[in-house]
Amino acid sequence: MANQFDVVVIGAGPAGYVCAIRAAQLGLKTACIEKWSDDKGKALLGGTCLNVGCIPSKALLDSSHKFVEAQKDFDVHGIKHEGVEIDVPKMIARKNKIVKTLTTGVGGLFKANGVTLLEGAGKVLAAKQVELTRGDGSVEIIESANVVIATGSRPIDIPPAPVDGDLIVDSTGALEFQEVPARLGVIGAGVIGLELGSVWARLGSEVVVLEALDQFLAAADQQIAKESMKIIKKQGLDIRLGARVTGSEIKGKGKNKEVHVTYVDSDGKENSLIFDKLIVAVGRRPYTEALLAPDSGVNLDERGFIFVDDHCATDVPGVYAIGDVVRGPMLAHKGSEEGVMVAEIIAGQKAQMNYDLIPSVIYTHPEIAWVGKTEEEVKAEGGEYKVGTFPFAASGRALAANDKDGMVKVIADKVTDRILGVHVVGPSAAELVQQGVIAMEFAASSEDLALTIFSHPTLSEALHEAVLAVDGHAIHIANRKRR
Ligand SMILES: NC(=O)c1ccc[n+]([C@@H]2O[C@H](COP(=O)([O-])OP(=O)(O)OC[C@H]3O[C@@H](n4cnc5c(N)ncnc54)[C@H](O)[C@@H]3O)[C@@H](O)[C@H]2O)c1
Repeated sequence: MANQFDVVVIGAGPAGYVCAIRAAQLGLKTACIEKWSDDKGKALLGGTCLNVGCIPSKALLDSSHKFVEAQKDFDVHGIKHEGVEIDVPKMIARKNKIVKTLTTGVGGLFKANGVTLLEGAGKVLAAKQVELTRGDGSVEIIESANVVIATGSRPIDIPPAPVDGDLIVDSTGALEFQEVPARLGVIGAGVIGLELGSVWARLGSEVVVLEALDQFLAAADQQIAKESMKIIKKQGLDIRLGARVTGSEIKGKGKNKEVHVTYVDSDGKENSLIFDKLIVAVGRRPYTEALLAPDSGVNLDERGFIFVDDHCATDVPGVYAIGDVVRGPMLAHKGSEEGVMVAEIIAGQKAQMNYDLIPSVIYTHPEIAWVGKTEEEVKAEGGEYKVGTFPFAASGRALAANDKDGMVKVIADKVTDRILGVHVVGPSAAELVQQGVIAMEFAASSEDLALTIFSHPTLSEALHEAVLAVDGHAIHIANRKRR
């Protein structure tokens, strides 16, 4: 049978839909399969990110931040107000509207670019055939010259706290609370735990975050992690490190139901806490259930991710895998870039991506963001390096905005001066780190950025001052040591 498509993408999340659009732009006859559907059976596009991840969580983070500002910070500006209240169902409805706009938008982009949407579940068979099972149970075999797997990830369950979707929820359930839980427990002080813990803490929950590791944000630069911990704790989040959850039990009936959680602390002592809601945010796992036929030829690695090379090729020529289902950070922008790379490779181009420069962001307030190497990594590699830091407390723009917590840190090679890492906790950290990504993509030295003119007064000047501080030339802070 002749190929029906040049490219069939399985999964319409930020990796899959971007891949499909780019492939269609390149003139390839492209289909994208999606099995997620709404209550009317209509395909939901955009994957975890648009439906129950990045976008809805940011909507709630922004709403809850405005609430805190109105409640606590307006006074500083001399703005008088009374009785600020939060209407949680309205806040959730606004979030849902944003999600709908964006997910519908993906459908529009498919139409505009000529991507065929196939609604149903895709399964990879041998010889680049894909089995499509539609909602009504009918099955169709699709032939394609290339197959791209982009099925994403699922939250990890832990036996001591099984999600029941009511009192014990995962990240999806935590976006749907219809009232503010008085006592909220969060298992895991990772990205999701901190972001969702922040949302509900700002709205009035008493939040306790239980983290098994002794170190806070182990993947981040530890100077930035310590600074972040200080700021977040000051906001009222009770973060307990070295706290391993050992069990949970739901007690009571109806409105009086509560969840009793036990955990062992780093001294080996058993503790217990009672919550109205418990969010389990202990990581995500690749989603490969019912995806691969036994003779598909596609292999998994030892951690259950689809095994791919640097160009996202699986063990079967013409079959690729991208996004959360393969190695690397589970980040939408990493998946999207892999989608573009794979589409271009299929179209015959020599595409590649730079895995060393994938930025990370935690959207707390202030945000925590970084790119490149941490000081710990640079030190472990044994290279000589120099560091420049600048606190937002010395930034005129941050003071004017009443947003002065945090700092910028830049690490550069001592010999070549090339920037090795940019780390920020502070206002608009995500946007500031993006400047570091651009500079590092062009192999900039700290001097290159130091010689660049930054507008005054901007938050970006904190990055400028940090690169100046790398060589002891910062103007608006006393330099630690002239180098
Ligand atoms: N802003 C963003 O970019 C963003 C937002 C949300 C999610 N994500 C991605 O989604 C993925 C999942 O996020 P996440 O926050 O669930 O995972 P994570 O890996 O970031 O954090 C999970 C945390 O849970 C802890 N943990 C694990 N088991 C535990 C236990 N039994 N008791 C206590 N603590 C325990 C881990 O030590 C870890 O610190 C991540 O890869 C993340 O990058 C990214």
